[in-house]
Amino acid sequence: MADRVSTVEEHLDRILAAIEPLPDFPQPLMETLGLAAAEDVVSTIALPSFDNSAMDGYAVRREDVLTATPDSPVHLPVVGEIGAGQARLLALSPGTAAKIMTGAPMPTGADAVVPYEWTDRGVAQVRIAYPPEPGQHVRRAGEDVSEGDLLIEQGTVLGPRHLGLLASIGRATVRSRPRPRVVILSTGSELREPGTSLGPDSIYDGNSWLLAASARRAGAIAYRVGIVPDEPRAFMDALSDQLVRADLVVTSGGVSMGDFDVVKEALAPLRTVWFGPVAMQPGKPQGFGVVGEDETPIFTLPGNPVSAYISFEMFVLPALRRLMGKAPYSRPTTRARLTHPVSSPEGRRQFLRGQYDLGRGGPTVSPVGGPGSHLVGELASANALIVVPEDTTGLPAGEMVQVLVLDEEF
Ligand SMILES: Nc1nc2c(c(=O)[nH]1)N[C@H]1C(S)=C(S)[C@@H](COP(=O)(O)OP(=O)(O)OC[C@H]3O[C@@H](n4cnc5c(N)ncnc54)[C@H](O)[C@@H]3O)O[C@H]1N2
Ligand code: MOO
Repeated sequence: MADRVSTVEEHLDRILAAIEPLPDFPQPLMETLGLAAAEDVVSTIALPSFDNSAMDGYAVRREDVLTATPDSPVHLPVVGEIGAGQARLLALSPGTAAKIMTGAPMPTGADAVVPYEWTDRGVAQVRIAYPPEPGQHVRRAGEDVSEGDLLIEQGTVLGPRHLGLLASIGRATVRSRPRPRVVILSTGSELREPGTSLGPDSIYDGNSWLLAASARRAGAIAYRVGIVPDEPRAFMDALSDQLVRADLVVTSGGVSMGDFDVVKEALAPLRTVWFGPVAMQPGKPQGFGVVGEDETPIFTLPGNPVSAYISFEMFVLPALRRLMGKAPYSRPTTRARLTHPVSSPEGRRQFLRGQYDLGRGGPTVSPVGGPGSHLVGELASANALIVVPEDTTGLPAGEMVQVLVLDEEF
């Protein structure tokens, strides 16, 4: 009897319902690059934390130099020198100046900095040719960040600028969820490792590389286990060996109707993994469930390479993002004008490979190659997927279509 067909959304809901974000903990800053903050970060200090100079020059009381002109400069005795990182805080008496370097604390009493360029750079005495504006070249405490400011909201994906800010407010760690550890197994007795020789009936295992790279690109730690033959026992052995280091398992191949569909054969008896068709093309045969004592989520993707890739994009990527606390889970879609007509099977959402171009007259997308789920050459030259709805069997050139732009960070 034929299995009931799930829609793409039903299958995605099934997956997201079974996956919880990984527990968060404080992680060293550099580890969190690309991860989502799992806390609201509130500053415990002000930035700058003290009034300091924005220029190399002289700290002065402005009223002492108001009359300065190039023809009638003001002369002030230089009572000290303050470098950045020098704790010795001076108090500036009226009628004096102190040399000050960029970033050095302003002496009390001083209210402006005269840059070297307006002076003779005098050591014992300085000649000042122009009067500064009030507060000139003084960086005020708290003008950038105040104590108590909410700087980074929970869920923000941390990039270099966030890490710089966190370090600047003295944070050595930030709470975030760990990178999910993803184990990738390719099944198929026809598969060979790249770099080895090929028999007349064998092919290279492209999928474990495609999937491991996709997982890593999504921020996960990918363990590419590689090839497992079409023997349920060998598959189960490999799987149980790997579960100890897996937050999630992805397999490819062995899930359709063949006589050697190892993944289905091995996992169906457990009754913890759902197998069935999803109304999409490529990617119709799918499986998802949990395995092992820890109920580790497992995705059993179809073996055709384009099917495996599109299944990763549609189902595994959202699951990884949920584990990592990143929203939205699914890649956002955009719209573009179709440059050539396309056709599509009825009743299945089709994902055609395309070349997306921002274009001067608005975004366009051109279909790349055919719909065959074995066409890896054309997959590699695509940068987008054209989404053709289930009830649509053809679209003319010029139509606005839904597009998933691949590789973009979101
Ligand atoms: N009678 C039916 N046959 C098939 C159906 C169906 O509904 N009825 N569905 C077809 C569809 S759609 C797909 S997709 C595939 C999925 O099959 P499997 O998941 O069982 O995958 P395999 O049979 O193991 O392999 C399919 C294809 O992909 C190649 N392959 C597998 N693994 C890799 C790898 N790691 N790297 C590169 N290429 C790989 C494999 O050699 C096959 O050519 O089933 C259809 N059949
Ligand atoms: O659905 Mo299969 O994934 O067309 O090739």
